Amino acid sequence: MIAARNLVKYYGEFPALDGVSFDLDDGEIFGVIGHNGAGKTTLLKIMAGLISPTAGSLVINGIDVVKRPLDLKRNLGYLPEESRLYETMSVEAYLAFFGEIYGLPADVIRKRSMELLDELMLDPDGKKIGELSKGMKRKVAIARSLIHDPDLLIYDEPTSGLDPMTSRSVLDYIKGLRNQGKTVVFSAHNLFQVEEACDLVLILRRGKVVAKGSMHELREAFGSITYQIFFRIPDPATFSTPVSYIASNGRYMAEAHSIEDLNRMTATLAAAGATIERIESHYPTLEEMLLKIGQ
Ligand SMILES: Nc1ncnc2c1ncn2[C@@H]1O[C@H](COP(=O)(O)OP(=O)(O)OP(=O)(O)O)[C@@H](O)[C@H]1O
Repeated sequence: MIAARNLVKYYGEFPALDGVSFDLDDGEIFGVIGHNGAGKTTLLKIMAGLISPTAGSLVINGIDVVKRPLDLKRNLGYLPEESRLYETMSVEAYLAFFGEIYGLPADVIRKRSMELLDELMLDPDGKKIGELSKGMKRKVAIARSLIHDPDLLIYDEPTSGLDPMTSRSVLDYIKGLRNQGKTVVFSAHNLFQVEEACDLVLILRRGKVVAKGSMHELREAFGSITYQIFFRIPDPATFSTPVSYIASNGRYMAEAHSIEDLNRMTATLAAAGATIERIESHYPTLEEMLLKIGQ
């Protein structure tokens, strides 16, 4: 359980976070989105106990993160936006090194490393970290964040810069962590991934929360459903309606922005002799919402 209340962070005179509050239940995936400079990394670093807020409180699983950051870190895995790995180490030695930092016995480290490499479909084949591809390095950093089997994972843009296949496998892996009962907080610029994976989404703009909730709640708050009516009509000139329509292979599409509009337009179309082929609902995407909110 995470409870953030009025988190404020100033860098000098600049308020990077300005009164951020939210609650998050265990076992949920929480997406933090916003334009560049909105404050996502700052929030994640505070949640990981790496920087202190200027004001406000943050309690994670009963631990006051501001007062006891070390207690938090035992049960937390953090993936920075850009992780510097020890390039000359082998993957196994690197994971063992971090396992030792967490005080894990050698046999536990070995078993856990093998499990993680297997789950992440990572086969380093004895290579040094410096010789791995960017996607493999990201997976090594994810394995490192999980070596001590923490309940809370904080990932800053985990899929940034990865090719579509690797990005997909990392996202699927993150979604799978929820099934293991873990809580994941992640930021991303790929909004489709956030829509797909997250139970809750927080939208930041210039350090303030502009919206938070499930995708369903955000859609209700940020935009109406658009209905697209696909139809054929013998003589398009007989159909007059204030909406635009697009012709393609003798088919037309009209958009209605409410159920009343939809009913009125389908009635008008039927009266004009049109054959309605199908009606599709179009929900606003996170991308559309973010564009609406503006920079
Ligand atoms: N150490 C720092 N010193 C001064 N200003 C900072 C510092 N770190 C971040 N900022 C500023 O705080 C604001 C928020 O930065 P932050 O990195 O949290 O945003 P972000 O949403 O993660 O951005 P991006 O999507 O570009 O990674 C930005 O205006 C940034 O320039």
